Amino acid sequence: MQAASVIARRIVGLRGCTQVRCLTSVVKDSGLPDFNVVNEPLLGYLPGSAELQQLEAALQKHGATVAEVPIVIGDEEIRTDLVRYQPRPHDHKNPVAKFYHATPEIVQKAIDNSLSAREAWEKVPLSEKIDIFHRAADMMATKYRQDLNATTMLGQSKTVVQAEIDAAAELVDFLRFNAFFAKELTKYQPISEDASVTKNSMRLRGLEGFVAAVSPFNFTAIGGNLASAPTLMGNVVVWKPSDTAILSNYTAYRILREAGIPAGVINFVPADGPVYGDTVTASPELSVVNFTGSVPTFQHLWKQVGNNIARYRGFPRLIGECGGKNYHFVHPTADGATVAASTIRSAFEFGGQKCSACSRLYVPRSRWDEIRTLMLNIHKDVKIGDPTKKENFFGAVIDEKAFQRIKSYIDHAKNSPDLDIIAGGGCDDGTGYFIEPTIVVCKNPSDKIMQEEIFGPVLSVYVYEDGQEAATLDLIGRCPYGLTGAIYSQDQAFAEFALEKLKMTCGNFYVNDKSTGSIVGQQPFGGGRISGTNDKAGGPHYMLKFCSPQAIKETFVPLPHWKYPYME
Ligand SMILES: NC(=O)c1ccc[n+]([C@@H]2O[C@H](COP(=O)([O-])OP(=O)(O)OC[C@H]3O[C@@H](n4cnc5c(N)ncnc54)[C@H](O)[C@@H]3O)[C@@H](O)[C@H]2O)c1
Ligand SMILES: N[C@@H](CCC=O)C(=O)O
Repeated sequence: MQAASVIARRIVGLRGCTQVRCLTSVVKDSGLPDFNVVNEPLLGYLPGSAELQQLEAALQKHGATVAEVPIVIGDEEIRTDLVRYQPRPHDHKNPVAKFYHATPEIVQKAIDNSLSAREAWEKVPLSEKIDIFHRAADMMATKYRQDLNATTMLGQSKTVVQAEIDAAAELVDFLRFNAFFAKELTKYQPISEDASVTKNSMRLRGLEGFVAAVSPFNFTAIGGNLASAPTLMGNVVVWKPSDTAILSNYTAYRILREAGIPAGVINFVPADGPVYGDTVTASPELSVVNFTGSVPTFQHLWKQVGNNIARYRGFPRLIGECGGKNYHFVHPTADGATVAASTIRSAFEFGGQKCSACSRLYVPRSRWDEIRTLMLNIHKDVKIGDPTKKENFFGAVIDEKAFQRIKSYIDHAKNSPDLDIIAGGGCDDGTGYFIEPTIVVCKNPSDKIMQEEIFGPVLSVYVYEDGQEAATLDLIGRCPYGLTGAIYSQDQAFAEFALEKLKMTCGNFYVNDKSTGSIVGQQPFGGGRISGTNDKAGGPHYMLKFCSPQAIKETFVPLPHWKYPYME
């Protein structure tokens, strides 16, 4: 046995090295404690509850002033002449924040500053980084929970339940689960067949360069996650938040800093999109584009990286989670009440401004009268208005541009003989950007209203003929998006058939449940096709995107012979 292993070692080319005895203790992140993780519980905000009182106080505090939000590079706060305001979407003459756009020079300064912080941060043991993440999560779950909720409600027009699942629970979950998954990743070590002869190990290094994190308006948690997750693996980040989520994102940023993220590791850089995008993609030090937002913006960034590919130090990684055209498919055996209630929730919560919102519903003719009646009964009770008032189901859409875009689809429905608006259709931007929850029945399932992302409170319905279930699943699959989808069926065999047939149509598939509401660690999130690179934020593989593993082989036995045994 021993002779065979000696021969094998000589064949693979073992070189002697007796001076160094096992680097593993250096490579291994010593002192990394084991721990488990659970989701942050959602609070109820029932009348008289402590959390409701705290929320009301926070709403009053953040609603009483126009917050002033600087650009932050290292420890320096910067204010430029490019003054901008973040309006309340539901009261657009009343801003919640004043902020400043960075110039290209300032974006470059943020890149340079981050790079100067990189080496020291990369060397900080993972155990200490995890401590910072746990501290930040605990602060967000307690002391600052209502600041995150209130700034999200006022600035992004979310109701309390929508703010709570996003700015409080999901953000806390991202921090805790990323820490957990990072720790789990270090547990894998490669095989060492005989560790007294050869010891193999793997270490997870941060990437050289900087990460450009670009976040959307619709989830405070996504901004916090895009900016923080890469730092856990030793990266430095230049974060461009969305103009329409400045205040909540700045609140999250301040908490991360207070918890211990050092100056320069995340620089907070509000900027005009193209100014920021042109500058970061022109930098030879770009290591990752960590993007969530619309398809056209991500395609644009991808093209810029492609055009600049020869100038980079390495190959920048491109992570993009983009839009969706998410479906609910109803089988003739479905539970009608569940279909109606969950479709209304999925399509209209937060005004349909979730990437996962249901925007196309397929119903068999035999069930349409019933489901239509159930949905219209709910619809008449759905109120919209100031999201801080508990009677309102959703607030305003985010800004003037979104209002005009969504309205153009409703105008299209009003003008098309193939489309029939059966509920809603009203749009009013007098005080806030309000759009009624709108339900459109489509004779033509290929109409643009059933194919394009609208990102607003518009639900399109196609009534298919009974017996045409399989053909309708094919129809669903012809959409260019692939984010989320749901089927409603009490027929198990059909559910299994649909699961296969719809396999490539979405990254998050639901059975008898709505297409929204993924939870970190439970339904890792992301889609394929033009919906994105499907890196599954909130899942176990996400952190791998932000590290460059190094495999180390150490050998403890000398190689005195250069000839292979068969040559002798
Ligand atoms: N798949 C997901 O996980 C997910 C989650 C949330 C939102 N989304 C999608 O995000 C979109 C809504 O968000 P949005 O309206 O903020 O998207 P958006 O594409 O308009 O903006 C996203 C971010 O990109 C920035 N940006 C714009 N042009 C840029 C450029 N040239 N270079 C660099 N950055 C630029 C914006 O300022 C913003 O910060 C929807 O399409 C929605 O489906 C997807
Ligand atoms: N996690 C969210 C999707 C975020 C997109 O906007 C959901 O599943 O509802």
